[in-house]
Amino acid sequence: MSDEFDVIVIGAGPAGENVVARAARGGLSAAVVEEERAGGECAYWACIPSKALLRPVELAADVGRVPGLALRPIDVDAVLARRDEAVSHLDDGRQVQWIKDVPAEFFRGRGRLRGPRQVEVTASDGSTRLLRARHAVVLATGSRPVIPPIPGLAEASPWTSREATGVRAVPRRLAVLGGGVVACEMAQALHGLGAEETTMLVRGHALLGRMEPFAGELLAASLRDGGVRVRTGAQVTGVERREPGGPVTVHLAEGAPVEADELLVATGRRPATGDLGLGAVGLPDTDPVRVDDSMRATGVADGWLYAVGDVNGRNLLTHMGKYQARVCGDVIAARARGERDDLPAMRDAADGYGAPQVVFTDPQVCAVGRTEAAARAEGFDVRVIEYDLGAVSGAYLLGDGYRGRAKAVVDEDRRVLLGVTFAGPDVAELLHSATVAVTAEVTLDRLWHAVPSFPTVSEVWLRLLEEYGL
Ligand SMILES: Cc1cc2nc3c(=O)[nH]c(=O)nc-3n(C[C@H](O)[C@H](O)[C@H](O)COP(=O)(O)OP(=O)(O)OC[C@H]3O[C@@H](n4cnc5c(N)ncnc54)[C@H](O)[C@@H]3O)c2cc1C
Ligand SMILES: NC(=O)c1ccc[n+]([C@@H]2O[C@H](COP(=O)([O-])OP(=O)(O)OC[C@H]3O[C@@H](n4cnc5c(N)ncnc54)[C@H](O)[C@@H]3O)[C@@H](O)[C@H]2O)c1
Repeated sequence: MSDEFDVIVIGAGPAGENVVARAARGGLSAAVVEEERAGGECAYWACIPSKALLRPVELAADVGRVPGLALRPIDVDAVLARRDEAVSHLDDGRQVQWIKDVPAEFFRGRGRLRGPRQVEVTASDGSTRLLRARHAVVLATGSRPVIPPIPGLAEASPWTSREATGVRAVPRRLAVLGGGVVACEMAQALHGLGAEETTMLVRGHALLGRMEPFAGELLAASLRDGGVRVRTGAQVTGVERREPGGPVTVHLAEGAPVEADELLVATGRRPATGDLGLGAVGLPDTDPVRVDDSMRATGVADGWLYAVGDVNGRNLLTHMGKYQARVCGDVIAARARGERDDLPAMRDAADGYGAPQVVFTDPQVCAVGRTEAAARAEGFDVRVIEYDLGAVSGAYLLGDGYRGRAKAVVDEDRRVLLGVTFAGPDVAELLHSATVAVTAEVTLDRLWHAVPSFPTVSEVWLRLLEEYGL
């Protein structure tokens, strides 16, 4: 087997796999180095298992809103079995075969930069092999969960998203530290699957702090109505677990401590840059790997290093990592062939608009583009339009007591949308219409002629435009 390839990718998550596929499509030879499982965090411990656990909980909530349907208790064993199927029982054989079929060479082991265009692979038996790249090395190593330096926390063996998505026995009492996407999704999923006493400890005053405030408020109301305790303004001062497997006590600056069987820490993720050999090429190993819009790392002589997905810190989302990977693979192939490397699809524009994101809770929350606060901070001439989704016929028909809201942020100078947020049951599939409108900068006067079907939730588009005055 050769040790020299046109492109070497470190990390076979969704981002790394897509670089390899695009580079090979461009006629290049490629190798990918993966230390755990081909498919990455997303396939085994993140997007896929979390959504498999959330789906029955969400569906049960939907059923509960429609009179005449019987709601039986969720069969948790069946849900966990389906989750196990969804993650291929943690077997990456099919993903490895997919990489080989690309075609690309697959190396199992830890990749480290050893110098310009050089990657050392250390296998689990300690043996090493030096690979050389003719054109490019791409970092696609993802991210790792952050465990805050709270006294006693690390020693208490808290759960991260891996243990939560891989749950085998749902704890009766669950404490969740954080109020972001992982905390909200996993608190609701595990509560719905039997964590009777679920307590969210939220440092700030709102859930989903990066989104429009109304979205977090609607979600907090839904979680509380469902029996989850959401404690905002909670400052954790210490954590204790006296014996392994025993209960864990979370001490707070104010109020009684929280006792739980497990503590899930969901306080963000950090790009996986440690022990990657970044120092060997003059980059810090503490920060995300900064890239330009062609995904090329900045500050590296000769421009042979690229970074895609979570590791560059742009947007920690699978679809954005895959989008960046398509840009990256195409750019590398074009540069290797000495062809134009600046075609429109060869630059990352989408991260700049504000990435689309869906939070798969009940209610679902989804958003694209800028929030009102972000748009104002950037100096746009902003007008905001909002509408109660429950007043849309299509939403009302989905179930009794439908609660939801839509908000659009308009750039008054150009009469185009800067951002859109929806919160409500079954709104996820609405998001792409908003993504198209924001990305294509469709004027509101033009959007008026995109007639939504009756009676769908999409009629909210019509209502928003009427609120605007059309
Ligand atoms: C609980 C949870 C739920 C999520 N749900 C969603 C969702 O619904 N939708 C969404 O868009 N995003 C979601 N995300 C985010 C999503 O998982 C990440 O954005 C995505 O996995 C990033 O892809 P990646 O390829 O950059 O990195 P990863 O998927 O992390 O893959 C990186 C790979 O690199 C390997 N690696 C790392 N270092 C080395 C090395 N030195 N040598 C060899 N291999 C190495 C790792 O083993 C890993 O396989 C979720 C995240 C979490 C934690
Ligand atoms: N459906 C999805 O798209 C989805 C689902 C899960 C995760 N993700 C991605 O994964 C990434 C990680 O998610 P996450 O929820 O861990 O991060 P996050 O950044 O969304 O939320 C982190 C939360 O932890 C809190 N926090 C941070 N430090 C803290 C501390 N020291 N003490 C107490 N609270 C603290 C923050 O205030 C925030 O509420 C996100 O960027 C997200 O985009 C996406």
